[in-house]
Amino acid sequence: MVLENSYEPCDFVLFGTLGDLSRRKLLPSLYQLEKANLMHPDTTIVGVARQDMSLEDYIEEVHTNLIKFGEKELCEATWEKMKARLHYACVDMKDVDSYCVLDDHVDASRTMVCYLATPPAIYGDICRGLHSCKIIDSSVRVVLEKPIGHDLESSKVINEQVAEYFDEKQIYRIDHYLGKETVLNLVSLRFANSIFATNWDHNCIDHVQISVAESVGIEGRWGYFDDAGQMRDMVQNHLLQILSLVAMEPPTTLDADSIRDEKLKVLKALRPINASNVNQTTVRGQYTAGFVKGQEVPGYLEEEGANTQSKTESFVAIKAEIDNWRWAGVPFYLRTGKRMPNKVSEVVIYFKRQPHNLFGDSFKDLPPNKLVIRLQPDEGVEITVMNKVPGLTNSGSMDLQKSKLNLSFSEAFADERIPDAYEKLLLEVMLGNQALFVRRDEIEQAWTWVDSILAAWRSTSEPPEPYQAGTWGPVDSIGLLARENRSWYESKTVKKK
Ligand SMILES: NC(=O)C1=CN([C@@H]2O[C@H](COP(=O)(O)OP(=O)(O)OC[C@H]3O[C@@H](n4cnc5c(N)ncnc54)[C@H](OP(=O)(O)O)[C@@H]3O)[C@@H](O)[C@H]2O)C=CC1
Ligand SMILES: O=C1O[C@H](COP(=O)(O)O)[C@@H](O)[C@H](O)[C@H]1O
Repeated sequence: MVLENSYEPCDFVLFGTLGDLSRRKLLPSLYQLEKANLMHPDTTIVGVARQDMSLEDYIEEVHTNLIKFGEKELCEATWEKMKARLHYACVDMKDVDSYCVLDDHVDASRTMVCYLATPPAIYGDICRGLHSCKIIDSSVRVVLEKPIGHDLESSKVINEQVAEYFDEKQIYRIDHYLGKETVLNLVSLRFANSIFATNWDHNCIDHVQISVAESVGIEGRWGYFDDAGQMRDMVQNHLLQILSLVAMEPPTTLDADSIRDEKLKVLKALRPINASNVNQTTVRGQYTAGFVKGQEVPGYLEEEGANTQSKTESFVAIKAEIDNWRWAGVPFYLRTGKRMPNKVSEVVIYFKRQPHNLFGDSFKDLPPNKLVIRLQPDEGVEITVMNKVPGLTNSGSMDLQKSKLNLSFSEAFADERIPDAYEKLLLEVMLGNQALFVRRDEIEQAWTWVDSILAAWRSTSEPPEPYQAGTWGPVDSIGLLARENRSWYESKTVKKK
């Protein structure tokens, strides 16, 4: 992506620095950026939490967590550099008076990045607190974690609270899928290769499948997840972002607004799903007890803290349609679920069949070409093609075989480490590039589409369809494609070397 701003030092202020996200993802990502010499030498990291703690104790806490969640053995030189950047400030984020302490840790003449790794319910309090201590000016950036709201209305409330103090140009809304190398590669694959640029529409493509399967369950997060469900947790953000990148028109440039304008147009063109078509276009499921990778796992209703009446979905499949010129008549099938057999995320583009079969009776059913974009794991790109089997025959016919052109990132880029999505996103925030962050209108448009489906589900009293943990979801999700003579792509996950 093109960098809009330059490499300059900043004060990186991490609100919620003792929380789960900070410990597991953000601090280890800052460490990796340090290790790669991508942190500006004068940048500082200011941890903020409500616990009264000395700087020494905070340093110890960060060190422990880096070992626990990052590298088992820290590089001493890297750690020494990172340690020297650390500050700690004790702030009760609901108390506007407690923010003044930040004055001792940040330099008003420099860029300040405020990363809100806290519950979204206190984003408004934090913005008010920063305002009250007169820290906010046009050089301050604010990073918001998901979920931004529970529906369109609540997302507008949060966005309004933040917009009272920050201009949209200062707001960085995280969707960590946009930081994944392979999701970024969708842009290069589409727009740096003429074979895909010219064949990417209803003339050549039959349908598209986007699957994000998870083998984990809800990981002790019943309180959050049961309120959200897979639709809000994964579809509203990650799957719709992937869909937008696959379906968008070429942006004029790679700057943030050119890309976001094009993604927004796709979201706006999504055909509404409501009570009149929800049964034909969606399937929702909830896992029951089963086995995942040989391990016995409980059903959703037996998870810790579960409410046994819950109708929350842990699986969603949707036939989405994009009502524009490029995609007329091309369904986009989306599928995501917890407790599926493997963690695997893929985009599969099914091209149209040949208009005429030259190869006679033995190849009555000439299969269509497929482009498989493996987002994770075993990141890569694969194209299935029909190929002549080498050799002579006395029948005059040609033997064909389905073959694969396979680009595996781990083989092609064996010397490159694939960075975690958060490393990329933290770097981009510090560089001041918004291209990989979600604009307010995108989030609100995504909620509009998702809210309509959720409302349609609520209007039926039916519970989600059960599926056994360790399977690919409810039987009806197979039916969603089978009734159109299609089937889900069968992932063959390859173990990473
Ligand atoms: N954890 C994850 O993997 C992911 C998290 N997110 C999002 O990231 C954000 C943070 O999540 P997570 O780290 O899991 O949550 P945690 O509850 O683990 O951490 C939140 C942090 O905010 C602090 N906090 C809450 N209220 C206040 C307050 N009034 N004053 C000072 N500190 C306060 C908590 O402090 P204390 O410890 O004192 O309570 C805690 O350190 C959420 O928006 C979440 O949805 C998004 C994707 C993944
Ligand atoms: O945002 C979320 O994403 C994770 C899946 O992310 P991944 O990078 O591991 O694919 C999901 O498990 C979680 O429920 C959700 O909140």
